[in-house]
Amino acid sequence: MPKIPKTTRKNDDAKAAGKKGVTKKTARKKAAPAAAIVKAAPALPAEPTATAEILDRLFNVVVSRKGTDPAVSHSARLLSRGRRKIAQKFGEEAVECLIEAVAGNTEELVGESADVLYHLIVMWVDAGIHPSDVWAELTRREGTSGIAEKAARPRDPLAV
Ligand SMILES: N=c1c2ncn([C@@H]3O[C@H](COP(=O)(O)OP(=O)(O)OP(=O)(O)O)[C@@H](O)[C@H]3O)c2ncn1[C@@H]1O[C@H](COP(=O)(O)O)[C@@H](O)[C@H]1O
Repeated sequence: MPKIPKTTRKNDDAKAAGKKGVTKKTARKKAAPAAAIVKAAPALPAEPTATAEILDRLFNVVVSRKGTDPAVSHSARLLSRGRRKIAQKFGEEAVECLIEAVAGNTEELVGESADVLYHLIVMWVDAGIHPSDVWAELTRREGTSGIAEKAARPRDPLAV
């Protein structure tokens, strides 16, 4: 095989990396933050035994509990206590969740996350929000980076 001069190899590497004067090595270095993000996100199991569809089912159950016996149903009890109490419970669960996150307690964080989602759903039922309203909002945002969204916001002319 003919020996390829080093400078040509470097340029080919740069071409492959899509940048002038950037070698594979430096391109890899520059790509590191994105690679780190991908690595940090835990992969979903190949065949998850439970999926987010539980949220729609849970919503329907909570709706069905509205006006039923508060002695039998926790959802009915919460809904009967009113918006302020529901919001307070949601806030408490959110704080418990963040405490576990900061402490690095993964297992506890899973449990607290479930509490947050349940209480969020109770809050939606009380507020007359359907989960599909929230799914639609998430879908509308899909693919727009938060950085880009923030940069596109109209600037407050009075801001210094
Ligand atoms: N996912 C949940 C869920 N998560 C948490 N909780 C309850 O939320 C309560 C939170 O406990 P707390 O002590 O913080 O609340 P609290 O007793 O109201 O406390 P106070 O502030 O009133 O003193 C506990 O009783 C938990 O069991 C839940 N209760 C119900 N569900 C789901 O909702 C469905 C319907 O439940 P019921 O409405 O109870 O039939 C169930 O089948 C579940 O799928």
